[in-house]
Amino acid sequence: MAERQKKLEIINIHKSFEKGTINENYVLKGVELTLYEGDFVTVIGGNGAGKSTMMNTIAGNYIPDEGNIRINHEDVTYMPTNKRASLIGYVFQDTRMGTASRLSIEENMALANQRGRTRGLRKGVRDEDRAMMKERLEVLGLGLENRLTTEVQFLSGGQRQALTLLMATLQTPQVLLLDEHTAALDPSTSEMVLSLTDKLVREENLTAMMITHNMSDALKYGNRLVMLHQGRIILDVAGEEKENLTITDLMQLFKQRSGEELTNDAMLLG
Ligand SMILES: Nc1ncnc2c1ncn2[C@@H]1O[C@H](COP(=O)(O)OP(=O)(O)OP(=O)(O)O)[C@@H](O)[C@H]1O
Repeated sequence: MAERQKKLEIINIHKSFEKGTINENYVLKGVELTLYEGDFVTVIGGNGAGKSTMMNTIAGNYIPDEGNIRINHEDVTYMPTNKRASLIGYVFQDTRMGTASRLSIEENMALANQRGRTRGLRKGVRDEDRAMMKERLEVLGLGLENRLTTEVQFLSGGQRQALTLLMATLQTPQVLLLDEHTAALDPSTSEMVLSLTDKLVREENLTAMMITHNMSDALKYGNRLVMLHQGRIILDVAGEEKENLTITDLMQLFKQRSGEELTNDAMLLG
């Protein structure tokens, strides 16, 4: 079997905030993680473990104090966020973050289609793009393909997040980052967006990382699960080993590896 391509390498990342001050907060303490093409990794860990900081460092919003980030073999540690945007799809918890409210569905999609291009951005939509947009929107099964000129502000949170997800994957990203992207949705809408995520990741063979507080979602989705605790990865399981895990196993593993109990308010047990 051909060797799987490395898509994302997080190499010995250290990150502190307010370094050298009385408020110094040493958050990431040598994080090491390699994602291979097609990996769908769920990331769990208690509040303040450093999950979002890790993701923001991958995206270039934070520069690490030490260590390197490689995407598709390219060192991007010091590459500006806007340059990295062509490599990364990012979906946030806040359903308003990934789309422009006052622009229509088709205008938003046209912008997403030009992602990573810093020159000559147009919000205008070409006829030939509309057919592609309709086709992609149909996959969502939400009827958005018939509402191309509707302003995004009139969509529900779930519709908007589904659109954001589609936009983040329109120009196939090297890495898709999902930071609790369904946490603000009601349970059934969350499930819809998660199964859509799963479908897109599989069909496009995307490499994805998804932070979640919901342990059953962390077990249900993806081929790999990572547990972060106090800025370090304390568990990394994949394949069959992950498939066979239960929530009870996860809680026991957390206790074993961290020496602490996993509290209900830090994690949703599902
Ligand atoms: N921009 C920042 N400036 C200062 N401190 C920060 C900043 N961003 C994060 N932190 C601190 O870093 C620590 C880790 O935060 P982070 O958001 O990465 O954790 P998390 O694992 O995603 O937690 P949660 O599950 O609660 O979202 C926290 O103590 C947080 O206060």
